[in-house]
Amino acid sequence: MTDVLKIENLHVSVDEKPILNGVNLQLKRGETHALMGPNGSGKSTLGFAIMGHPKYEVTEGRILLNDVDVTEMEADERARLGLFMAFQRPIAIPGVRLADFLRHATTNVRNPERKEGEDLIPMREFRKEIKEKMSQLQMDTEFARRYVNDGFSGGEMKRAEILQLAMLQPKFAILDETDSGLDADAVRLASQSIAQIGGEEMGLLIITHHDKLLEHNPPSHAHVMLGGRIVESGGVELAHELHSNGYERIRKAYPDAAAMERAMQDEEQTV
Ligand SMILES: Nc1ncnc2c1ncn2[C@@H]1O[C@H](COP(=O)(O)OP(=O)(O)OP(=O)(O)O)[C@@H](O)[C@H]1O
Repeated sequence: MTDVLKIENLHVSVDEKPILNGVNLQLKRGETHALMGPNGSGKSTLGFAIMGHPKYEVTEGRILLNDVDVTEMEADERARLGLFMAFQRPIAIPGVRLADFLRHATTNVRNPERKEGEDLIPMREFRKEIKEKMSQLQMDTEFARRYVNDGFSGGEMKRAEILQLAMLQPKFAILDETDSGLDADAVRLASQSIAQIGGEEMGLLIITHHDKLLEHNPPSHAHVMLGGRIVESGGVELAHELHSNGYERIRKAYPDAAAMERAMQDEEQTV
């Protein structure tokens, strides 16, 4: 059976301020979906809500992974079930080496029943695997000895995330602006690497303002978010249209969502 991630009528608030107003989305493993929309439309919020970030409160609707309701689950439980998100601004964990972090995370995902303190994946097995993955991604193995995101350049942070994606092999991955702050070569490399490790194996939800990331990961579906809801969905041609022409057509076609966008912006300015 194909794995399915289903978002049903999702309403999400942050500090009691409504951000998402009824999002519906269905993503199957093996599909690539592009999520687009103007700044502040709620794309990252959807990602955080799917991952169970405690600041993002679901006030209505459900998130289902293979018909299991995960809406109330803790973030680490969701990760163990196969959900992954690469953050726009990942946090640094000084003193924890990337390799150790990945060994813990990989063990937890492969053995969802594992309790804290129980055995990790044997070191030799893990080393062999991470070496293979790093060579596949053209990464220097020394990189895994560095502390997680501590002093990483923008490009290195993204490389670390991609390595994490390769090791964890989640069922579904949300990639939030994996291209932000990267130079053209780095975007190409990131894009190729994601295609290499994602491929048929994962369901990808790619949040991006740029065309490049989609070049090697052509979306089977594209969605536009405006004022906290997905107002239009289509195929790859929709993604190209929005990249070329922006969102004016969308604002005209969905005046209610455009009004909501303006209201959210006004509220932002008065805070
Ligand atoms: N943690 C938070 N605290 C306060 N407000 C938030 C938080 N997260 C999101 N918001 C607000 O929710 C709205 C949607 O933000 P979000 O980051 O989801 O948009 P986005 O579509 O991802 O934008 P961008 O394209 O600029 O990344 C914005 O008004 C933002 O200020």
